[in-house]
Amino acid sequence: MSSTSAATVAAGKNPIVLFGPSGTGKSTLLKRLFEEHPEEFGFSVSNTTRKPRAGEVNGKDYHFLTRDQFIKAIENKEFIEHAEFSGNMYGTTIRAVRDVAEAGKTCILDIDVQGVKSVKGTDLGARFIFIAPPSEEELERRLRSRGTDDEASILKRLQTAKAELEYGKQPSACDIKIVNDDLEGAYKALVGFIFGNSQE
Ligand SMILES: Nc1ncnc2c1ncn2[C@@H]1O[C@H](COP(=O)(O)OP(=O)(O)OP(=O)(O)O)[C@@H](O)[C@H]1O
Repeated sequence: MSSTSAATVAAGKNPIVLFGPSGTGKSTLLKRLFEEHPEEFGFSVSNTTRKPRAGEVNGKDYHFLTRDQFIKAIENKEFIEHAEFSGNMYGTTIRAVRDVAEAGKTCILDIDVQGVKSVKGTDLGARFIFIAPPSEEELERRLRSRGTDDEASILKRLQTAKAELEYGKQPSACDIKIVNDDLEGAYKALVGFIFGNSQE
């Protein structure tokens, strides 16, 4: 919950955490939020051990770290979440989230349940929004119709979804649960929560 001190993030810029099973529509909702409020919100810059690609700028596209630096940061508990993909490490630091607030924007985090638990252990003062599907059947339909995942990936996402839905049922899991049934209604609920609670 967001009862922890927010003294270390800029006033009124407490991070917003969106979580919920893959395919519930988090990216769809966030895309619209960023389009309609481009100055208001930002994503944190991730850390990675992968080599920069041509044109990528350190500190803008990613914070590029050596493997040793990355491991040291893990040991120092600097990460909200981190994972390894294809031999490279990726992660989000508490520092990177604070940077967004200090740049005058509200940081939006789209993370999994492990990340949610981790943010709850910080003093970022985040607010948590659980995006739920109307049903597991509809979730499966959306994952299939999205056309971005193979069968194995879809099954894995559906399996993970069960645990995420269980977690989301706990009253302390989030500040608001939004069922993304009708997209328009879900978006209105999202904006209502974000601005309704923060413009005091
Ligand atoms: N309310 C809705 N009604 C019907 N389809 C929707 C709705 N919201 C999103 N979708 C569709 O469902 C699919 C999954 O949405 P999206 O990719 O935004 O999910 P996600 O939660 O961001 O998933 P991931 O965690 O894997 O990134 C997309 O094809 C999207 O167009």
